Amino acid sequence: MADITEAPEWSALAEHQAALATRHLRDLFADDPGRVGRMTVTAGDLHLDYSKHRVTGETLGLLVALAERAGLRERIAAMFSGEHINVSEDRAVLHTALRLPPGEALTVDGQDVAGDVHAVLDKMAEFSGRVRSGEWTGFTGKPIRTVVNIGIGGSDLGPAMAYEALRDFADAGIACRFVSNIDPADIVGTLADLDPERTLFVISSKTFGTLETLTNAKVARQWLVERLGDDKAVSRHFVAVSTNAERVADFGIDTGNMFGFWDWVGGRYSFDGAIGLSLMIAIGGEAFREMLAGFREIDEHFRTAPFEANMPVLMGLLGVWYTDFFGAQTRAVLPYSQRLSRFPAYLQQLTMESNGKSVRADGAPVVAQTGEIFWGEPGTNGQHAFYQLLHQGTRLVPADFIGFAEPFADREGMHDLLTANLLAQTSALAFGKTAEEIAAEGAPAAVVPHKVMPGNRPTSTILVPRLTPKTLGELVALYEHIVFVEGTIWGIDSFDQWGVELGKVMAMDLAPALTSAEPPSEAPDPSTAALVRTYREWRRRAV
Ligand SMILES: O=P(O)(O)OC[C@H]1O[C@H](O)[C@H](O)[C@@H](O)[C@@H]1O
Repeated sequence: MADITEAPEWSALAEHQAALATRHLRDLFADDPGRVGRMTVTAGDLHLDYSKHRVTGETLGLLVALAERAGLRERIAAMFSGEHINVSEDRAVLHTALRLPPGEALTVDGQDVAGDVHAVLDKMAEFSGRVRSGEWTGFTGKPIRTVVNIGIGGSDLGPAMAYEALRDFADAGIACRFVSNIDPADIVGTLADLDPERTLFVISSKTFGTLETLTNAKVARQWLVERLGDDKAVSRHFVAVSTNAERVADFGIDTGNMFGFWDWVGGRYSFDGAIGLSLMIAIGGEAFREMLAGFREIDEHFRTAPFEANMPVLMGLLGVWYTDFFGAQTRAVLPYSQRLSRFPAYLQQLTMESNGKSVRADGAPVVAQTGEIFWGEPGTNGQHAFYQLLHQGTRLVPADFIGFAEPFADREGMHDLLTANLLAQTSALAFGKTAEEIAAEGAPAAVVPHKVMPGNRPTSTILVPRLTPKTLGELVALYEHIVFVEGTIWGIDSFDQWGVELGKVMAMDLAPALTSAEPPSEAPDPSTAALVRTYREWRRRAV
């Protein structure tokens, strides 16, 4: 298979970029008064203005041609229909089935996917309803007040991000906490002020074989049993979310209290299914289903809208444009919502675990740059920290600004000030301020160069009416599909993650060397051997 970089569409883009690179966004706007109208697209409740990108109508045509050349249309159809597009694991990729509307059938590899998805959702809703109403009690008969989700990676970041995003919708007086790290500080700190009689643990792990999760879960079980004085308490305080019933049973959790999913849901694509159980307990089954409707709306848009008006396609292509043709190293994601404080971290797993690959799906090395690096903080905090580099630094950092029209609660017009900041930043990044303008304001000549705002820094602005379960679903589905578009252009398998395995195995090999009384055995390399010696010495001193 020829590499995409050898396609005529790729060379056409490279040539076009060379011509466009010298043009400033100020000129692109001046030359084309209809630009904003044409470079605005809606999908569900999401409104995207991408006019502040370093593109023209011609660029978009060339990018869409590249998508066609990469077979994006067929790939989308293949994903939705359950073809095994995760080739290295020979699996279907069906997170979109987690939000299938009731009544729609989907059978893949002989499995009634739609039926199974709805059966789990119904079981989750039934259980959540009982916990929320107080019908489900702890071992001593008291209603649950705190849910602790123990999981890591996709079994943590999704529900943790979404719970934070939707905490204003948590209406049953039940709070969630999330424990992920193998650092004992995480579980110890989380349990410190909890009442065991009113705490429910949701042990979330696709494989139920993850060291961090199983270790934290054991500590939690010990804590509970010690405090409630009876092993039998476990069945009222522990439930599991997993694809592996055998391991759940081995751990000692009643599989009647297990919520399942399937190997065709990647961990980082899973919180709209059973991995979202803690979220569902907090916000209720109905709000959870509204979130699924949001996901579904963007799925439908992605599947059916022409590429020129397809939000995930356009944003994915823009990602490729900057990564491969402008040499951009990173993309900032800047939600102007405190509630989305975990959104950039969530997106980091979604995009970097999916597309951080250096071989193509067919095993050949990639030629293009792959894997956008996402980072960010909620506005306005970032403005007072790292925006200096965005405005005047030497690197090009394309950024996504996400804002909401209506706050959940407002004080003193604060929400409008928040939005004014978002809009001001994107305008300043695009248009900047010239030396002439600064001099005309009376700045001393020596200071003028320091104050020049170069502008020409590209941004997407996504406006959303309000942060709700539905719009959160829309935003997440948007980024899921952006990742898919980019992975398709690069020709990689976005759904495996072999790169995380070696470190896990080596950690297990190294652990005994850190703790045993024997002299350190073999370390994998001299540097690591020296570090092991130092660590053991310091550990001994500390004891
Ligand atoms: O859900 P689990 O099986 O416990 O896996 C948790 C996480 O660990 C792995 O190392 C993967 O890199 C992630 O994709 C996954 O989400």
